[in-house]
Amino acid sequence: MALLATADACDSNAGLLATGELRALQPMFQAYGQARVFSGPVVTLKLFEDNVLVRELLETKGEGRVLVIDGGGSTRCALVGGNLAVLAQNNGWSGIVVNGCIRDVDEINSCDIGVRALASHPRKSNKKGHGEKFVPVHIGGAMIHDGEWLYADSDGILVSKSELST
Ligand SMILES: O=C([O-])CC(=O)C(=O)O
Repeated sequence: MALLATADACDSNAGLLATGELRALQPMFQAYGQARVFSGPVVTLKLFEDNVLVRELLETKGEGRVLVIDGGGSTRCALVGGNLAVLAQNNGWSGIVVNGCIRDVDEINSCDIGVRALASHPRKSNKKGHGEKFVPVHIGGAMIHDGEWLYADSDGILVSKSELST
């Protein structure tokens, strides 16, 4: 897949930015993982301090998609750790964006995926299985729908209603 620069995409798609078909997330994420540039169709999850559904989805074939987890911005536990990052890598996910925390930072940084999260936290999450799959989420000042496209690089994160051409 050709890599798309988010700054160039903003410059050449001003019309889409104006209509909201293209959105830039607020710059609140830390970057982890080997892939500092990643993109793909979005799969959404909405949950709170419970990562059972995260594992359930990462156990399926990623096929280059990006898992977007709205964890309600909690900074009280981690929703993704080293095991889940390895699972994501091995199942072909291109990245994970977490409105929440991750842990096992050194392990995640050695994985060949891109991960964005608010911060790291050493505690694990609950394991009750609460949450919703494939629902619209609101992260970083932007609505994100399942099936939209996400583009991340060193400058930030864009979400687009449809695939952007490079
Ligand atoms: O299982 C968890 O809660 C997250 C974790 O630590 C891992 O993925 O290694």
